[in-house]
Amino acid sequence: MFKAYKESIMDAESKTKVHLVKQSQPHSKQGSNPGRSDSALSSAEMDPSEIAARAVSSEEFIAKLRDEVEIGDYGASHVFIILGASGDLAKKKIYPTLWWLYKDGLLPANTHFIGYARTNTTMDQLKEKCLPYMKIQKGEEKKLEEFFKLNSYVSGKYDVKDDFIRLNEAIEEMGKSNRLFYMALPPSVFEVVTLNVKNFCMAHGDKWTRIVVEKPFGKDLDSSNKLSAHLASLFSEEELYRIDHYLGKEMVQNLMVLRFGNRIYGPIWNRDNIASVVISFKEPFGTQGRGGYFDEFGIIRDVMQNHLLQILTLVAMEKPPSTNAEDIRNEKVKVLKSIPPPTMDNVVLGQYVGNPDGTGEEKEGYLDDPTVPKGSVTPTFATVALFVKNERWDGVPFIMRCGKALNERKAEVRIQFRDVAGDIFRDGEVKRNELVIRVQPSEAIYMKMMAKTPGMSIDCEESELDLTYGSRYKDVKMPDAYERLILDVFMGSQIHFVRSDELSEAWRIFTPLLHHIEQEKPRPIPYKYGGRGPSESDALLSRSDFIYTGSYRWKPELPAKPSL
Ligand SMILES: NC(=O)C1=CN([C@@H]2O[C@H](COP(=O)(O)OP(=O)(O)OC[C@H]3O[C@@H](n4cnc5c(N)ncnc54)[C@H](OP(=O)(O)O)[C@@H]3O)[C@@H](O)[C@H]2O)C=CC1
Ligand SMILES: O=C1O[C@H](COP(=O)(O)O)[C@@H](O)[C@H](O)[C@H]1O
Repeated sequence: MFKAYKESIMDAESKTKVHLVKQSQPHSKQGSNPGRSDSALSSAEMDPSEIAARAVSSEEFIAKLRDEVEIGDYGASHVFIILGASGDLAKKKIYPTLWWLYKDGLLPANTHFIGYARTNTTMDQLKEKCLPYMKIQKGEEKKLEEFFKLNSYVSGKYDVKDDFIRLNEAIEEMGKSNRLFYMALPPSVFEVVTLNVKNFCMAHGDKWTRIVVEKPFGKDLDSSNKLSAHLASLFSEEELYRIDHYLGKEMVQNLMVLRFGNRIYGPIWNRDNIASVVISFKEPFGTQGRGGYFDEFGIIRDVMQNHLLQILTLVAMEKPPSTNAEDIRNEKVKVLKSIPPPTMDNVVLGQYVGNPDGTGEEKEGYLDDPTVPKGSVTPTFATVALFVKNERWDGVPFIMRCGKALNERKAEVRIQFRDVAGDIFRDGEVKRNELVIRVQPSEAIYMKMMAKTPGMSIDCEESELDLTYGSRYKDVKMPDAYERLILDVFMGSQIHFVRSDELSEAWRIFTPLLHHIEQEKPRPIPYKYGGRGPSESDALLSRSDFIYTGSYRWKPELPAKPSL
């Protein structure tokens, strides 16, 4: 993936002429550093030890880039426009991310930020709302002031032409610039806003415009295709960046390296060796007063149709011819095309209820949230087994599980291998190998395997090969997913963004199930707040050739985790 990063930057160089230099570095003319220039990016010329050193962390890699590499057009300025600047996403994610990128010197020099929303507010008021999420450290006050000096705010309606003309004037005040529009907006205004951006706010001449779109991308296949057709009528696919923030997570990006950078996995990554794959997302809190919003979508649209399915495609896809964005996305689309919609016998739906023994919020069930419509049957938990009907995967269940108000925060992939053939050990002693990729919290990759019990014994026992990031990569700060993705937008790399045909395939898979839920209103199985979800989900897992023995101990001195 680091090669991909390099390629994306090279792509960016040829396509977009963004440059990465310290904000404080004075502008100089392109090519003023002939000894280094672009060749710093060529992997062919890179010393292997340097590549290894770069593999320590993408943050470090980017820091090196920032220090060593000068790309493209030194004069280009950029304006980042946050549409929906007064909202939750802007306050909690977008402004903080821009600040982190800014303070680390990762943004192109001469970047300005303009917030746009209906609220009649000031930049100072907006700043106050964002500060609690910006993780300001001691000594950064001056830099923070500098950052906010680059920010301004325009108040305007989403459907008023003159307001967008004013927004355009504000952008033009910053000089001739590349423009990045971040749509931190509810879907109800997507269409009108993008139309106004297209009509009144596009960059001119050699400057580019990029539009970053946040989910929900529609509610089903038809609405998503309609939105895609609308966006395609206004912008080219190269101008559109559909964010799935899971694609910005370290371990999700690592799947490509793990699979295609290791000789050992290639030959066993198939139906002959893999029994089942489980992709899980768990959150230990409920809707927290946002039930009104959640109820319209449900957990399948919220997490499964996008984040978990994206992970599935990265686990299942064939090796792309290169790490170029289009090559990767072509392979992802091929996998999606091979997946039929799930049948109801492969689906378990749940909804959390209050736990009378719990404390505080745990006592409240989903239906106790006053913003949730009475008697709602919207699932807050779902397990769905999908099948990839191709030569590699035919018959292997890919089970996706996700839920709110569960016992822990966790996102992980479990690849469970088939039983050893012709087992010579004591009956039941040998357990299946399992490769676990823990996305969060505390990134880790571990392979559960059998080993001889140390000492005189000739028994075998479950053990592991363990790559725990916290111990292997001490002191490495993992960048936030949004940091990586927003930087990618500046650099013009679409590797970690969803292409319109991927999106359409994802909706094709889930729309029949979603429509069935809406029309037939199957009652979700109640599960207790703070538990593991309905036991029917475990039953689906075991029907799907995922064997849970409960015998594995990571650190033998630790007691087994109680299964609620
Ligand atoms: N590097 C590291 O940090 C490492 C940490 N560990 C830790 O060791 C502990 C145990 O390892 P783990 O891989 O989870 O191994 P286990 O095989 O013990 O557990 C796997 C998971 O299975 C799920 N489970 C529980 N009951 C059932 C059931 N009846 N049917 C199906 N699934 C069930 C649970 O997750 P769920 O509730 O989500 O279903 C459980 O966490 C974990 O806490 C892990 O994080 C292990 C190795 C390395
Ligand atoms: O997209 C979403 O993701 C979050 C979980 O994101 P994470 O990075 O904290 O794992 C989830 O809470 C939210 O409901 C969903 O819309």
